[in-house]
Amino acid sequence: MKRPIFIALDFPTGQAALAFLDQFPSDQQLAVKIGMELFYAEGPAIVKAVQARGHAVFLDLKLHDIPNTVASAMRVIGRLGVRYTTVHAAGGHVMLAAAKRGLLAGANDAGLPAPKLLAITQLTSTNQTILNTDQQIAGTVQASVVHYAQLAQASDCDGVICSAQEVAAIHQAVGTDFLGITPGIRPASAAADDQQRVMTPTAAAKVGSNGLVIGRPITQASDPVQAYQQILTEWSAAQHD
Ligand SMILES: O=c1ccn([C@@H]2O[C@H](COP(=O)(O)O)[C@@H](O)[C@H]2O)c(=O)[nH]1
Repeated sequence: MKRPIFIALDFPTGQAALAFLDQFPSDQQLAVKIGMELFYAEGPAIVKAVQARGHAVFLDLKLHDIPNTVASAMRVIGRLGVRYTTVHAAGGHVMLAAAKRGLLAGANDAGLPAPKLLAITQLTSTNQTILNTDQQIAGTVQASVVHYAQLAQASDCDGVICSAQEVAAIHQAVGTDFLGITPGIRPASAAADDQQRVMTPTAAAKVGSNGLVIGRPITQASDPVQAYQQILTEWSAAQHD
């Protein structure tokens, strides 16, 4: 999947998520992100239902626990046939390495390719004040994100989740093969909602984002298919390779 746009299926039920997908042409294969809300409501069945329609799944559960627990949970995720999944970089090297080990073991159990493991750096809803006061981390958001990217790379992750605002610095620090997948994407006319570090699809393409995650600007649009197609057109037109 070269530079996918993941639609965040942040819906309360499987029925709502599948009704949303039904609006797209039946032969259009999408990349979608299933997060906590939908997965907690429906479990692995919703992953299977979405895959059965031909869509690629990014399972975004942002694991953060002791290494043994994370490894065991990742082993279960590794059996689901998802393409990407997430863990919090703040859990540290031992936990990240355990996540990777568990994921590989699960994929091996099922005879499937291993999902790409992405480490959450600083959530795109985090700003400078939250970093320095609530989290008591000194320095800039960018420095913290780059640090987590270096940690994630040293722990054998495939990439990070970050704001597009930090992608260029990450690629400079750890190389362009390391994925920077970016939520907090907003077309120029869209509301930021609770996102703090945002960028447009065009700007994200120009700084080298390896993939976009977009929810509400598509899922809550009056015409979601048209909203998605517009973003896809904008994103594709701005690519330089
Ligand atoms: O740092 C992060 C990590 C994950 N997300 C997730 O992406 C989508 C964004 O949805 P929007 O409606 O486009 O804001 C959502 O599922 C988040 O859980 C993120 O936003 N930031």
